[in-house]
Amino acid sequence: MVFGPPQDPILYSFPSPNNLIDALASFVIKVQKDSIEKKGRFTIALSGGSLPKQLNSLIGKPGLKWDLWHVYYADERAVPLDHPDSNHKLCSDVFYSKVPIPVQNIHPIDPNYLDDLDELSDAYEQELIREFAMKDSARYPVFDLILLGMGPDGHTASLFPGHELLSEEDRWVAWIDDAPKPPPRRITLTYLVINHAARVAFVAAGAEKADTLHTVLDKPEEGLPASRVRPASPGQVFWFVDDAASSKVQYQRAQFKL
Ligand SMILES: O=C1O[C@H](COP(=O)(O)O)[C@@H](O)[C@H](O)[C@H]1O
Repeated sequence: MVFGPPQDPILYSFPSPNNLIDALASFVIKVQKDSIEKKGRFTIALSGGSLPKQLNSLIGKPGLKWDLWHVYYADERAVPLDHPDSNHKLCSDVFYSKVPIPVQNIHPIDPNYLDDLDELSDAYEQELIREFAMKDSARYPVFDLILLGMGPDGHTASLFPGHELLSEEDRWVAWIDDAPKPPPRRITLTYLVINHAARVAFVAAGAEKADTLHTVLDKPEEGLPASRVRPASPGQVFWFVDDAASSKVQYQRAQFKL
């Protein structure tokens, strides 16, 4: 694949959180359909935090080919898979337990390496190599869709403001042991992966995200981690937000259509 300069983000703002999650569900269904038609499978990376609950609208919807989903994590905390801080546990509780994704298609971190973050991130990188380098013969993993959240400090995945991981240029998966948000030990996809995705969709709702969203979209030069998500063309970044979150944003809104 030939990658070009990034395109500007597309911002969709909805009157209510319910409108937002319905639109997000329609978007995911469409992306899944297009991806399966093109390559016979759908690769998606999920985040933790408030994101997994926003997938509720997908449950029971027609047109979903759950057996062709291959699910990874945008970031994960270095804790056992059944720990309350685990993004995998959160996704299992609120999402996987309600949809028939084959367990072998869900790719958590390897809990055998929790004591060694280098090995933990290497093992996860190997998972990506098995999915992407081996099946697609690609130089970079090209996820069909990466779903991201944004913290109040502008962090996304486990890429935090001012951290040296923001300039990681070699690894697809990197580790951090000093995350300012607990727990401190985590692994994360790097921009090398995030910025080669076919589509990245941020989901942010609520007035508490308003100031940060304004900075991310109206002042990208400040370089907050979420602003740096700019997938190389033909990749595209989308923002699915509610009007409370976008109340201070001047950036142009687009009309949501599929
Ligand atoms: O720590 C994390 O935080 C971000 C943002 O969470 P949110 O609750 O503000 O949506 C999340 O996207 C990431 O996966 C998680 O590890």
